[in-house]
Amino acid sequence: MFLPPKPIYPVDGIRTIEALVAPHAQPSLMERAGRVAAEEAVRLTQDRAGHVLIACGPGNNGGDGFVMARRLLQAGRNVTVAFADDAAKLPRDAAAAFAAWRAAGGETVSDFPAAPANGWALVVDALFGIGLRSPVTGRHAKWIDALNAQHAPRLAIDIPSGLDADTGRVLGTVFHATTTLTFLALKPGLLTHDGPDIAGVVNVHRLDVDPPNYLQPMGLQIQPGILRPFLRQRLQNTHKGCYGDVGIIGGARGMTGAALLAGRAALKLGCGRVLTGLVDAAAPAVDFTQPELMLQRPDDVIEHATVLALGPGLGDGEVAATLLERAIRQARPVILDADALNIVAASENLRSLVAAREAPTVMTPHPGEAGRLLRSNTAAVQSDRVASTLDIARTFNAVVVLKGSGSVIATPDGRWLINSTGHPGMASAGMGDVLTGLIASLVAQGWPAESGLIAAVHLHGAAADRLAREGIGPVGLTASEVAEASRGIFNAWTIQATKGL
Ligand SMILES: NC(=O)C1=CN([C@@H]2O[C@H](COP(=O)(O)OP(=O)(O)OC[C@H]3O[C@@H](n4cnc5c(N)ncnc54)[C@H](OP(=O)(O)O)[C@@H]3O)[C@@H](O)[C@H]2O)[C@@H](O)CC1
Ligand SMILES: Nc1ncnc2c1ncn2[C@@H]1O[C@H](COP(=O)(O)OP(=O)(O)O)[C@@H](O)[C@H]1O
Ligand SMILES: [K+]
Repeated sequence: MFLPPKPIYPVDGIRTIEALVAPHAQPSLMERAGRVAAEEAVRLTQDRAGHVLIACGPGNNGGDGFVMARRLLQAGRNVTVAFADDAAKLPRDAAAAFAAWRAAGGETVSDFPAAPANGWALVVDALFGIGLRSPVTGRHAKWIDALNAQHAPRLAIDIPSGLDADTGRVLGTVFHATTTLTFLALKPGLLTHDGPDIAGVVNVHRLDVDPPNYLQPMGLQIQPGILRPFLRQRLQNTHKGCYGDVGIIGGARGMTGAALLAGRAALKLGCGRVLTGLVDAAAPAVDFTQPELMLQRPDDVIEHATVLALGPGLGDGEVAATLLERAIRQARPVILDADALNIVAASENLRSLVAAREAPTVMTPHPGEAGRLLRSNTAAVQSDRVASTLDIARTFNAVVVLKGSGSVIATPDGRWLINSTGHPGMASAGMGDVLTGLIASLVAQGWPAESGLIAAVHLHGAAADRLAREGIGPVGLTASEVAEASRGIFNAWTIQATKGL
């Protein structure tokens, strides 16, 4: 249950590990990669013992394909290898793999082959791996299109050709995998931006190497094990004053719901009290659906709460900016979301005040807000989500989550993590407000800001995943339901952690 976080390496990290391991690797890493790829092909074609098509490219990814083909042939499977690059220019290991394939009686075809009468049992993309440098064009692009058009399971070797391993950006034409077998460790591009849509099921094979023995993980994929040390059963002899007061500042006219959602989510995750300061002077004085929320004047909330979360429905008026400045000047943990981020982004004064804070700051931008914080734009942020999140974290001396598919968390000292939970049913109004409430609640209960952020992001997605499994979503999932389900999962985790499960 409490799996440890998984290491992630961008391409330069994988290359470093490879350079340390390869000189002593016997059998070679390519032999290992091709063997496990063949085993994966057998697993994927169990019930369809037909022809396997492997498209091989000009580098070592192609070499993996040749080894895989030889292994399958030796196991008695029908294999067609399509290869139209220059065999004389293959890198050394790939050239050896090509020669071994030929020596085993294998042949290659240089035109994209027509499918057998009963179709391919599996098509395999061994065109480009982590060595892809620029958008795929020309004949390689045509082959990728042709592979995608086959009615067969599609296996990508190491990474789908056309997917940028570092960023999850599509470079030109991309292979749409149903399964990706990636080697040594996860790469960020498989986990964020377009990666999860392109890569299908991602299986990691470490090739009998333990990458962290050679290089500290450069990033981590969040798994529940990372939270375990912080999950503690409550002592009997406690009272609500032990669990902190969350203050929510937001809810301008027409957006009261955003602040109430954040407040309710904070309550459901166990903080002692939630003080909600609604900016709209005409806002209701009580939340009749959740009367536990204390609706107070925003100034009073700033005065009394132990942790302040600003932004849900805050609006961009003068009153909002004044409240924000006052809150930022408090020596207490502050969570900045939504409109609070936009106001900070646009004000030189507030930018400096946030960066100079000594108490913890958490920022929760979606890509649009991140673009404003970085004075760039959404597309630039998305083109490298890890780098963008690190940039915001450094600039504002804050722990930051860049939300969206494969949420990225970064710290000012340059560490980063990618979340593994959540689904596109969460792309609905109010989800971000609930996340803000969850973070604030954990921080109010004494979680360090970084761990509280990591836990809340993971929990938020895990709750949505559980609901989707139960048929509540993905389509039509509401933010309130996610807040409710987060409570259940958090309690289950706490019980399991304290029982040592
Ligand atoms: N790391 C490991 O530990 C292990 C790595 N292994 C495997 O090696 C793979 C990495 O191999 P790799 O470095 O040879 O790169 P790869 O992806 O085959 O592509 C390079 C070739 O593509 C070409 N090329 C590039 N872009 C292009 C474009 N847009 N359009 C056209 N051509 C383009 C490029 O040409 P160049 O830029 O050199 O002119 C070069 O010829 C890795 O993903 C994994 O599968 C395993 O064997 C074992 C363990
Ligand atoms: N495709 C997706 N995959 C995973 N999580 C998603 C996806 N789309 C949205 N989410 C999550 O839903 C939440 C949406 O937040 P946000 O964009 O601030 O919405 P709002 O402002 O409407 O509350 C974030 O936590 C985000 O990570
Ligand atoms: K590939």
